[in-house]
Amino acid sequence: MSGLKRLLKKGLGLGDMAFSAGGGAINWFPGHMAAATRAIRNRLKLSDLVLEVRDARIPLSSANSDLQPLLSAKRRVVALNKKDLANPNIMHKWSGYFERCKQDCIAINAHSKGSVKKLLELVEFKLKEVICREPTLLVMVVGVPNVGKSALINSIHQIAQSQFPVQEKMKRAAVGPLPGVTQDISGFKIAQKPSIYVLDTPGVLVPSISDIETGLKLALAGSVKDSVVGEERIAQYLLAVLDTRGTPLHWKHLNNRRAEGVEYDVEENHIYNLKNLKPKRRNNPSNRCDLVYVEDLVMEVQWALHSTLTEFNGNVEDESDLESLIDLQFGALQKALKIPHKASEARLMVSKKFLTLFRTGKLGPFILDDVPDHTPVS
Ligand SMILES: Nc1nc2c(ncn2[C@@H]2O[C@H](COP(=O)(O)OP(=O)(O)OP(=O)(O)O)[C@@H](O)[C@H]2O)c(=O)[nH]1
Repeated sequence: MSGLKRLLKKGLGLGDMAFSAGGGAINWFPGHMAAATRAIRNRLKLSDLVLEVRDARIPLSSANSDLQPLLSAKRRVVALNKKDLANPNIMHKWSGYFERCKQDCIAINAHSKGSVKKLLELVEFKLKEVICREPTLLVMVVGVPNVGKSALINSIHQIAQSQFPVQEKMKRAAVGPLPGVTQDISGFKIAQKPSIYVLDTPGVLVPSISDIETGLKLALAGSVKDSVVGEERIAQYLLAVLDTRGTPLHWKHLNNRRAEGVEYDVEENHIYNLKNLKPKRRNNPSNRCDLVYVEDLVMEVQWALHSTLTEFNGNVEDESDLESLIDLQFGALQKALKIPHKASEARLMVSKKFLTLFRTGKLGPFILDDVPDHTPVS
């Protein structure tokens, strides 16, 4: 068993087992999700096609396993959203996997019209046989929280408005960075003759997430609320993943950048704002400077992880070695992120900023799930 798996088994080895009430399980299933799951099951019966949105960074972990039997029995298209944050080489392997499973699947970026248009072409193709029979068609969009269902629906709206003579003014779906934004099932007409309705649904998780690692991946991708797991633990998991994969060792460009003298002035004075990655500079509020600041910050963070891993004499496959490395890296990240030494809750601040960098793709594109060796027998 790898160091990472062993660490996961004992709750990332921090002793206090913060995941833990249910033996380490990570679960988030508030009342509205239970009600929404029932409603989704009922509406699914009426839908002509289900558009299952998953997070491209976790193509399997972002599947709602309880709904899978119902979803796979329907005409279904799987949309792997946020492909801009996913490693394109590995994405390619995932496309092959879904092809072998005979499951229609397309990687998309919900914010890109071109990408969403390709998805709509696939949906239309899949609906072809029903389009000539039925006057009204229902496409239901489902997925776990925060995978981008509402962002996708908004893009579909905009495309529909420009392509079809839609009479009614259509309402946009609410999009938000935190999971659980959508709490009702709402329908929008996107075409006439035949009338095609798209149903947006609330993001729903399963009442009991099968294993800790799936829960951590969902948390890292933002589908489980941070407070359910705790930012520190999510950041520790991310560090464990990066270290066991040796990712920081591939950030070779750092040596060149540093050789060019792109280094951050440690003494510079910033006012930190946790909600925003960028500190508010007292004297220079220009956008360009902020951009350069974020680039430099990313480089400092990458350098901190690169140098701690390169200089580390232990074995990342060994759980206590990995734990020590992660501890060292928290210290190095604190410096890189310029979080004052004595700041109470420094680790929490480090974790929040580090997670924001990952989630916004600043640390590079990533896919956390491994492509299974075998195709499941469906
Ligand atoms: N980088 C990137 N971000 C995206 C993409 N699609 C959505 N997002 C962002 O992901 C976050 C969640 O998007 P939503 O559309 O609210 O997600 P949802 O699935 O409707 O969320 P719930 O209401 O919790 O079910 C927002 O910050 C979006 O801007 C994408 O393709 N790429």
